[in-house]
Amino acid sequence: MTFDVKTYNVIAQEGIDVFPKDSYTVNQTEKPDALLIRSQDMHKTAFGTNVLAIARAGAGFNNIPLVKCTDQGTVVFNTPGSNANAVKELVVALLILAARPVIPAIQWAKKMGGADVSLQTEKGKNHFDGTELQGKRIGVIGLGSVGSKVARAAYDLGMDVVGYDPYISVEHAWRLSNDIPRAESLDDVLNDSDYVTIHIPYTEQNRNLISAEELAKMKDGAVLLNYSRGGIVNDHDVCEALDSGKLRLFMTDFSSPEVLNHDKTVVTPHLGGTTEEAEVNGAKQAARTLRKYLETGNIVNSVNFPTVEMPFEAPLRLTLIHQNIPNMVGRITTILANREINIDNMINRSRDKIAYTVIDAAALSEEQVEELEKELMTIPEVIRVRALHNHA
Ligand SMILES: NC(=O)c1ccc[n+]([C@@H]2O[C@H](COP(=O)([O-])OP(=O)(O)OC[C@H]3O[C@@H](n4cnc5c(N)ncnc54)[C@H](O)[C@@H]3O)[C@@H](O)[C@H]2O)c1
Ligand SMILES: O=C(O)[C@H](O)COP(=O)(O)O
Repeated sequence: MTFDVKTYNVIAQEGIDVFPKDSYTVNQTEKPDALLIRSQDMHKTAFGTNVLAIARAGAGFNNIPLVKCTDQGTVVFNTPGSNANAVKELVVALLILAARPVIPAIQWAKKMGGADVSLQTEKGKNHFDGTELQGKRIGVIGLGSVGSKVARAAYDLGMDVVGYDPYISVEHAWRLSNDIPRAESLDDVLNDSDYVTIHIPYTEQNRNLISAEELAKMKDGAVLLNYSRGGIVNDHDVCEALDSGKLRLFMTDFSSPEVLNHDKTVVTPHLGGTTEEAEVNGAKQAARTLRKYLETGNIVNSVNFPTVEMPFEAPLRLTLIHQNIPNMVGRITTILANREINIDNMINRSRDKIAYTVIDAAALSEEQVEELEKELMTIPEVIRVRALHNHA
């Protein structure tokens, strides 16, 4: 069996190399089995039911129409944590730039001329007085892969850190250092912090999470950082808070005309995950996840399907994507029983409205598999059936 993968955006070659050349082609067809993407806007990019899976090399997946994907049986993956260190390091750099006027000082020093440049710089340096991060309070909103690392780094810089994440996963909660106190409410983070940094996904609930009302609760002269997504912070309200002096500075990875034109903003061009290391991590992780799903039907790190991992030991595996309603397993296994197919192993998992059933069985002829697939597809609530052959 061969698979065709199509890529969008800059995908590190190390990720492409994960696909064996004898069983995969990359960017050779307009009807691919899978897509490997970064920030490509899939809401505006046509793709059909031929796409079995989409892997997003990176964290945020708001660029992918999840409802459409789930309804048509396209499994969507991301690569949790692959670029978290890259974002953390950039946020640390920005915190230092917010505390000390390093860039204007460098630009000023560059303009010096003559034999006494050293004397000139010594005389003028007091115009570039900064402050220290040590002892200042920072609120970290979202304590997942990125936020937990930012919180730890800020703690190591001597900052007084408070984290807020009412939905934290058990895995992230375990990983979070005991040194990072957790706030009970968003207000507790906003009220007293000198710096507030946001590391949450863009969702309908998180849209405009930080607007005029929340900005009003912040400490006068605070610095706000948004390295999550545009739209989580209301840019217009932020500009008004900058105008009034409520906020001293807004640092963001997401441009909008209003924010770009304001002189109290620092705008980076969506650079958080753009390091060689993060790009390689993400591309490799995404490609491995796709291979696992395409070759074994196993699902890990999906953002719209349940996790399903069953060792693929039998000669034949059937995977079925279907609606999550009663008696689906009964109807599926009845079809197999009527054909006298013995089930070696089986798993059924659901997530919201969707369910996934994996059935391992003894070998069947190509014709038998084809007929079986057709009959399983006659169950109206079955969305997709795949038959996988074990080559191990
Ligand atoms: N600038 C960049 O290049 C860049 C890079 C990586 C991630 N990101 C963005 O950052 C987001 C977070 O990345 P991650 O890898 O840490 O994801 P993650 O899923 O590991 O963590 C997100 C955390 O946010 C929490 N959360 C959700 N809504 C919240 C809310 N209203 N208040 C407080 N906490 C909330 C979740 O419980 C979760 O723990 C991504 O979704 C992506 O949009 C941006
Ligand atoms: O969500 C992410 O992982 C980041 O925003 C990185 O996006 P990029 O892969 O387009 O740089």
